[in-house]
Amino acid sequence: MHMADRSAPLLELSGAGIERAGNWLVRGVDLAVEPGKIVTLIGPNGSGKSTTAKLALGILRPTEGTAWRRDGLRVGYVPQKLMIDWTLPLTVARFMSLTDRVSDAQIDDALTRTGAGHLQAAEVRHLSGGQMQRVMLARAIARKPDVLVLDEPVQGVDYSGEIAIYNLISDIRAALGCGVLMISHDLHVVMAATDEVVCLNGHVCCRGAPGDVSQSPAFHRLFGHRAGEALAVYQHQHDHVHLPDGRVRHADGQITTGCSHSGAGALAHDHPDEPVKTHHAG
Ligand SMILES: Nc1ncnc2c1ncn2[C@@H]1O[C@H](COP(=O)(O)OP(=O)(O)OP(=O)(O)O)[C@@H](O)[C@H]1O
Repeated sequence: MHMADRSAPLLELSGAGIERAGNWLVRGVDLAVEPGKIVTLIGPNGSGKSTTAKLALGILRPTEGTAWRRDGLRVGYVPQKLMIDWTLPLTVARFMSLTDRVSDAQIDDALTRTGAGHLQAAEVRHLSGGQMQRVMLARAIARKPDVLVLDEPVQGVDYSGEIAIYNLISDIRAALGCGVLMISHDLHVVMAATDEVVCLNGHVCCRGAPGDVSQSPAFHRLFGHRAGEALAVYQHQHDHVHLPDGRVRHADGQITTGCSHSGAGALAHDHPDEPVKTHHAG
């Protein structure tokens, strides 16, 4: 990739909408994914997140507006559902090369990157939720994509596993320099791992940096007041830095021994090392 291309979008939707049988599934969607950036689509069930990702990928064609992709764009896609008969015996290594031609070295490298190197000979149907998501990620990055599209990358993963997967996505983005378009209805952890949030509800309800979206009345109307609390936790995690000696430096320069800024009344939260690392790596 040329240096001049570094910040040019990899893919872009402009005023994109899709109509089926007289209904608009989504409409008026603008978004761009640039190299090294993570854009996350959030929204309630049926709000058009998967449809928007499919428009961006070219799996669906917009009825109005445009969907543009850079010439020769290599895409790694982790769909929400895979049409595979999971009762059949299938090893992870074989699964990795089912639809794409990939070398053994590429399979090995991709699985190692996602922490699933030891699972090559394992049966796909015996994997845990977290292992499966790592294998799916490995499959998507095996051919070194320019852009990764991840539809619910933490399905079937418990809370601490989710943080690990989002950190992994952040690491992959840094290592490959790829752009990421991610779908999630998880308001908590995903916010720590994204540069831009696009909140859908059949149309773009609100958008911006996670902190800005948390202030948006449209966002609160859609998700209720608890959404703001979830995002407040996120914001709090990022208004301070953990110093090497264990102390914490806050946004105003004050240094304390813990995450709480001034003791009583400060927002309490679980130790945020994982999400903070994600953010600072970006
Ligand atoms: N091919 C299709 N034909 C008609 N309607 C569709 C089609 N695909 C999706 N829809 C409808 O479009 C709307 C948006 O669906 P979509 O899968 O994009 O939502 P989503 O935000 O990804 O939802 P979820 O969080 O449940 O995965 C839904 O009402 C869905 O029923």
